[in-house]
This record gives sequence, structure tokens and C-alpha cells, in this order.
Amino acid sequence: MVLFPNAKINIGLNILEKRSDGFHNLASCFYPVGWADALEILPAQQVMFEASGLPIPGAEGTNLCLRAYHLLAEEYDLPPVHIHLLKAVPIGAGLGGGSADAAFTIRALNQQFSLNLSTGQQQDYARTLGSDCAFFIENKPMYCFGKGDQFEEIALRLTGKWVVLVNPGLHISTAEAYAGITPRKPDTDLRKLLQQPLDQWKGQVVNDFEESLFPKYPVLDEYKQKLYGLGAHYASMSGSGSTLYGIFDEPIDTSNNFGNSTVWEGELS
Ligand SMILES: C[C@@](CO)(OP(=O)(O)O)[C@H](O)COP(=O)(O)OP(=O)(O)OC[C@H]1O[C@@H](n2ccc(N)nc2=O)[C@H](O)[C@@H]1O
Ligand SMILES: Nc1ncnc2c1ncn2[C@@H]1O[C@H](COP(=O)(O)OP(=O)(O)O)[C@@H](O)[C@H]1O
Repeated sequence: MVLFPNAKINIGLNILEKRSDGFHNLASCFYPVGWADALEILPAQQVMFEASGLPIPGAEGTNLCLRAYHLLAEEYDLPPVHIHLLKAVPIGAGLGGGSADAAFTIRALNQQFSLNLSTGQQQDYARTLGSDCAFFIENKPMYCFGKGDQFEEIALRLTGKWVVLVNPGLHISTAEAYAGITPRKPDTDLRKLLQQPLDQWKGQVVNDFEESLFPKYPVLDEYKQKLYGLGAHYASMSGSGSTLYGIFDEPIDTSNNFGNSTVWEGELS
């Protein structure tokens, strides 16, 4: 079975408060985008994990695909599998790439070996692997809260809009980004702000990580402003960075704007 675990962007990201377990309660709209890895899972003689494409930090045994397999194998009678991951989504990029790989592994194993796990059961397994993981089980635009693993339907649809993602190659660890934050509740609920037309989001729909990360890495704000200069209706950093995105009506020419950054663009669904 071959799947394509896709990235997400955060449209608005409010870090509300620090919790007693050390994590933070947040409010954000998670929106899937088409930038994706390729994941192949095949029955095999013994469990084997292989990765190609972008190098993934950490020992192979700690890869989220393998962790997802072992999590299910502890409870269900799973045959050994060969997992091949072609890594294309940048890592430490605020795009949830590793979380998507984990969630898609759960989805694939559930389907391939007829485990009959409900959506809720798959989300429960996913959230033990990372706060972002459960989102990728349903993989549709959602208002997310709690650790980022609780969901509420949101009417927001940007179908047909064009998104440009710019990854400047800075690897920002999620834990490092959270450590620089002073949590606070916003004046206006994000769900309300997102009901406004897209052109009114600028300056109102904010990612709280920008305040601490932009002074530290000035290129991030420079690229956000360039996206506005190219005509974006709205531009922001995604998650804990370092990827910036802009939302446009149609494809745009990004050449000569973002140095050696990796640029991906595509239609929103
Ligand atoms: C910031 C966000 C926003 O969508 O996305 P990314 O930038 O990673 O894509 C997420 O909250 C990232 O979720 P995820 O990457 O799954 O984080 P986890 O592996 O669960 O946690 C990594 C570390 O981040 C911090 N953390 C994470 C989530 C959360 N709600 N509060 C936290 O304080 C903790 O220090 C934790 O040890
Ligand atoms: N399949 C995977 N893809 C990406 N990162 C992985 C994977 N498995 C484990 N990791 C670890 O997860 C961390 C980054 O996760 P990722 O979700 O890409 O971060 P972010 O959402 O901040 O971009 C890295 O430290 C990496 O070592």
C-alpha cells in the first residue's frame, strides 16, 4: 500500500496557557496542504524500516512510522511489514510532517490488516505519539484546541486558493519555540476572526510564535513581507516555524525572491 502523508499549515496560532503537564493549551486552525512524503507499507518476513529523500535526524528506531507500527503491534496481531518512507516535507518546519507520517502509518495498518479501528480509536493512538498527530487521521480543516489534539468542525474552506510555502532551511525545534513563549489569551476568539473575509485577516489572525522567533531569525519576517509584496491575501509563519506561507488567488512567480529556500506551491483543497 502506498500513501502520501501531507503537511498542514496553522492559520492563526494562539498559545493560551501553560498546563500542569508542561504542555501548552493552544487555539489554531489546522489546514491540510498538498506537500507530501510517500509511504509504502508491505507485508514482509521481518519488520524493516527504510528512509530515503531528506535526511531525518535521530536513530531509525525512533522514526515515527516505526513507533506507530509498534504501538499497534503491541495490541493487535500484526504481521511484520517493510516500511519505506520517501521524505520530502522539511523537518522541524512547522508543517507537522513527522506527525503525518505517524498518523498515515496508523491509517494504513488499520486498512491493510482490517483492524476495524474507529476514527476516534485511531486518533487516541495517534495522540500518544505527538500533539499534532491526531489531526492527520481525518486530515481536514479543523479548529484545534487543547494540546492541538482536540477538534471542532470549522466552516472555513479555502478550496481553489493557491498556497505558497517557503522553507528557509532553518530547523527550529518545537520545544525550543514553546520555551520562548509567554502564553496569553487573545482579545478575540480565532473562530470569530476566521469568519471575516480573507483580506481582513492581516494583522488580526496571528501566530504567537512570530513575536519571539522573528527577532531571532529576521529572514522569517523578511520572507513574510515578500509574500505580501507578491500579492498574498494573507501570509504567516506555520506552527513553530520555520516555514512561511502566503495565500493567493492564483499561481505566482516566486523565482529570485527567496534565495536558497525550498518553495512549494499548490492549490488548497
Ligand atoms: C507548534 C505546533 C502547532 O501546530 O506544530 P509544529 O510547529 O510542530 O508543526 C504543535 O503544537 C506541535 O506539536 P508536535 O510537534 O506534535 O509536538 P509534540 O511532539 O507533542 O511536543 C514537542 C514539544 O513541544 C512542546 N509542546 C507541544 C505541544 C503543545 N501543545 N505544547 C507544548 O508545550 C513540549 O515542550 C513538547 O515536549
Ligand atoms: N518520519 C519522520 N519525519 C520527520 N521527523 C521525524 C520522523 N520521525 C521522527 N521524527 C522526528 O520528529 C522531529 C520533527 O517532527 P516534524 O513533525 O517534522 O516537526 P515540525 O512539525 O516541527 O516540522 C524531528 O526531531 C525528527 O527527528
